[in-house]
Amino acid sequence: MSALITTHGLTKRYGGRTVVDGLDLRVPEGCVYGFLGPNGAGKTTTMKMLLSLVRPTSGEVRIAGRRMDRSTRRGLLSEIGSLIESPPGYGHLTGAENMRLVQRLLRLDDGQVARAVRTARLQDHIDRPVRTYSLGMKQRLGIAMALAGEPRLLVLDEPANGLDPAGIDEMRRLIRRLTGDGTTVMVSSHLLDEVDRTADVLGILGGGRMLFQGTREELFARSVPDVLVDTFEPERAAALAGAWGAVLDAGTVRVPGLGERETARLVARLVQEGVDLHGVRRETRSLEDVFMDLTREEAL
Ligand SMILES: Nc1ncnc2c1ncn2[C@@H]1O[C@H](COP(=O)(O)OP(=O)(O)OP(=O)(O)O)[C@@H](O)[C@H]1O
Repeated sequence: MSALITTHGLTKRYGGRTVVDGLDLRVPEGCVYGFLGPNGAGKTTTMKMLLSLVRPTSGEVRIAGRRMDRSTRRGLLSEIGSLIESPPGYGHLTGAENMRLVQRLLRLDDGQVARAVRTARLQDHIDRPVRTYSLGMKQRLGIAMALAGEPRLLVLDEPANGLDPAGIDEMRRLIRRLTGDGTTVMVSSHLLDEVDRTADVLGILGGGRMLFQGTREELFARSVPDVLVDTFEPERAAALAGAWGAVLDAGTVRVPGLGERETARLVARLVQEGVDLHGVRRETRSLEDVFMDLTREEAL
């Protein structure tokens, strides 16, 4: 898949503080890219740099292979729809009136506006003032506004923030519908679960740096689950397994980061020493655990 967004060494410093640090992003065309990281990791700043709302301190942004600079910015931005921070839209106007403003600004036809409203499932609420909308409806109006110009790329910053589980689910389905039409969507969140079932590719940011970029399967493969050894002699077993980094955990010997060969060696050693083993297993880990480990390491 060719990349729709690439960045090379993208960096932002505020005063002496580096908040985005040498980012090499690669967002394949036609995918949902889940941009993850704890609060303050630098997601919004990165997205603002992609949209030319914040000027990078160094590094470059390329959209569809073209470098973003003063001469290309206008053309490239016309292919991007975005929803950054709070949802747009005037509260005293109806959804339809807000959409008409976008229509005039971007010189769109009625069909384009109607399609965007339908995709965002707002047709039943479109004649109500936006101030009477729920947060989920406001977010969906923001997406309809961003979508109306039929951009190739949508950049959504925390669109599920503050939504209830039903709203989050609706947002996931909306994002999926968009990629069905060929739109590439980059969506940020501080919660893995929000994007896990939607994203084809994950980028995990921590402290301004890319901690991981790839598919869910690749993320899983990076993490070796802990080996747990059940024995009637946990203290002795833990001491013998100390060389492998074992710790005693509620009567079980826990050995992190152990590959298959090393696990075989450890078991052989324990048996050789006459330790009574009655179980050796690997701890099942959720993607959430893997994500938390990655971002926790960064926070330390
Ligand atoms: N204009 C600014 N001046 C100084 N520091 C800033 C500015 N904008 C952002 N920062 C700092 O940059 C860091 C990254 O912020 P950013 O909003 O990009 O993170 P984020 O990952 O989007 O977090 P959140 O999920 O909380 O929005 C934070 O420490 C923030 O305080």
